[in-house]
Amino acid sequence: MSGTMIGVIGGSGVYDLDTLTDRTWVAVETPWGTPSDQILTGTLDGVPMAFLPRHGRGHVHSPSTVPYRANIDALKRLGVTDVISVSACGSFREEMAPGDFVVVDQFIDRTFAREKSFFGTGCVAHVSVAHPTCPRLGAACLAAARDAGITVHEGGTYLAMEGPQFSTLAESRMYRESWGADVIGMTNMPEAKLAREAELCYASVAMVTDYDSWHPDHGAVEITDIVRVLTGNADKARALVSRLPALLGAGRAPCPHGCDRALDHALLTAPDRRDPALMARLDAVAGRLV
Ligand SMILES: CSC[C@H]1O[C@H](OP(=O)(O)O)[C@H](O)[C@@H]1O
Ligand SMILES: Nc1ncnc2[nH]cnc12
Repeated sequence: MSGTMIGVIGGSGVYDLDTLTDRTWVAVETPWGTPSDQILTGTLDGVPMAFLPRHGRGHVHSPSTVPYRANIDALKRLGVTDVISVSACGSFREEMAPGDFVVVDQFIDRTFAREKSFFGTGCVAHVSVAHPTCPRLGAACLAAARDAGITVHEGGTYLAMEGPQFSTLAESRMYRESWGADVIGMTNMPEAKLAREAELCYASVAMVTDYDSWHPDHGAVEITDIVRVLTGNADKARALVSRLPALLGAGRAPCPHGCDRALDHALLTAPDRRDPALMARLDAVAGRLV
């Protein structure tokens, strides 16, 4: 059994994790560029932790310019085994109210202006994302949320839109009524796909801030409404995260769902046709295979 290292990607409103001990902000460079910010390392209940504010401290990056590949590579490079994404989201369900959390287990990827893979010409790989989140890690998030007294929903489909503008009313209704999405945000894709390519367990905790624009009693979402709910959600997110080390433990067996072996049969390019430059960039992400 090897060691667990928990990585937390903090979304809007979550720019620090003050519960960590031995806190150090470290600069990590990657072959995919510079991550959103320095990464806060430390420990919690004896488990090593890494925290990365997705938009950077001070909210510098828009959803389209978040360096998703650098972020995932940097976490992997630091030794992270399990990634918890905490993100603000709009809700398409009456019962998923502002202030509630949803442990998401499916995505609809509507993003189109982002780099979505570590692989490409010179090293082609196809991983499965049929089940894009890790059930073991999702279960731990659910237990941690319940223990923290948070109203949490088990499972849900997150529609990832490009943004940065919010949806039109027609889009909001279509995502909700025809496509069956439960929540909407702008950042969990390609993050979840990249985590799978990097063989990291990934779970997403979506924190509801609003009803997007479909709800007849709430009108169209405005950023001021979201910001009002963000602070309370961020406090709850920190309470959730602080319970995870005890639930996951310091030792780590192979993922029962195979997240840590996602690349086992995924690389199609023949070894003698692989591009050495790309293979060098894959040192962290696919280091055990290249
Ligand atoms: C603050 S409103 C829109 C913004 O918030 C969410 O960010 P994150 O997922 O990082 O919490 C949403 O996806 C948008 O980027
Ligand atoms: N309604 C919404 N649409 C997209 N991203 C969001 N983040 C928070 N609320 C959102």
